[in-house]
Amino acid sequence: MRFRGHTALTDVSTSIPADTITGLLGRNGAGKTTLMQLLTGHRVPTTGQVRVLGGDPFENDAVLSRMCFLKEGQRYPEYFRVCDALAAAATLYPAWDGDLADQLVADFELPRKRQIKKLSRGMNSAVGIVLGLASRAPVTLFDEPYLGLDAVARHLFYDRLLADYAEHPRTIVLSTHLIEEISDLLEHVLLIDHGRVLLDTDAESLRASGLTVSGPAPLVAGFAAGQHLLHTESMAGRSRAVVRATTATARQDATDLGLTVEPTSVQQLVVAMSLATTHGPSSPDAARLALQGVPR
Ligand SMILES: Nc1ncnc2c1ncn2[C@@H]1O[C@H](COP(=O)(O)OP(=O)(O)OP(=O)(O)O)[C@@H](O)[C@H]1O
Repeated sequence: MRFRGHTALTDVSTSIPADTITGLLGRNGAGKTTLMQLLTGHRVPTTGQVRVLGGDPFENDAVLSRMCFLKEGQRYPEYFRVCDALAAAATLYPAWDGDLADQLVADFELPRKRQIKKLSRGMNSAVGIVLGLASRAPVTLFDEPYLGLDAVARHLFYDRLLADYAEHPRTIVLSTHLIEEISDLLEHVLLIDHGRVLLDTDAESLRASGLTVSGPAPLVAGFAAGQHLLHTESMAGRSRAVVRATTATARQDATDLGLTVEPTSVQQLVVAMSLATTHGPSSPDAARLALQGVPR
């Protein structure tokens, strides 16, 4: 996808697995919104193809009627009250569940009769979340759905999303910067960096593959040489390295070498990977940020 002189996405060759919750991650300007716009037929790729539910989504009612896309800062007609948005959504989405919508409106304490333009920022986001979940669309995309949403409301969203998804599995794509909060929800992770796919994997193996090892520098270097090294820092003959394990026995191998092994969160891996592509695995920024939160 090119915009005049700027290439927003390139060589993005991926499939989003059906009936999973996929996290679309990446730094500001990485290309997440652009990818969602392509998936939902809001843009046409400059080159390449997009297929959703078996068809090209662009101006394709058969596909678009089975999709719901909630954008960051979603806009509604000027005069719309919360109840008007709910009524419109009920006619728009074939699988709309009015009972679920009512329950969510109560959960988020949304005033039905108030105009949406008069809602607070967080309440506005909550309206989008209600529409996205109650649409029960086979493919639902949330682009940073929580602008202004407080921590309680965000956790309410995660809770209701998981509960409803368990009963009605569907394909959900969620772009977010709050990786730590949602990492347990995710089944698949697509990390975009500077318009390219940096990581496209199931979340379970990603969670299992993150390791931070420390010990004598030569031993750490020897171990890391056989892994995907994301970051390393050394001081006084000792090193710590953040790696993505490339073998099933990596954790045991590191322990057998006498190295200290600590778990590494999805967020730490994503930060380390994103920074390593820009600055290399030994940059001070990658060091500081990748190791944030790792106990010493
Ligand atoms: N209409 C446009 N014209 C020119 N450039 C654009 C246009 N839309 C997006 N871009 C550029 O494409 C790149 C990707 O933007 P995009 O909005 O997809 O990023 P993002 O990953 O969603 O970022 P963020 O996390 O900050 O929302 C950015 O460099 C952006 O400036």
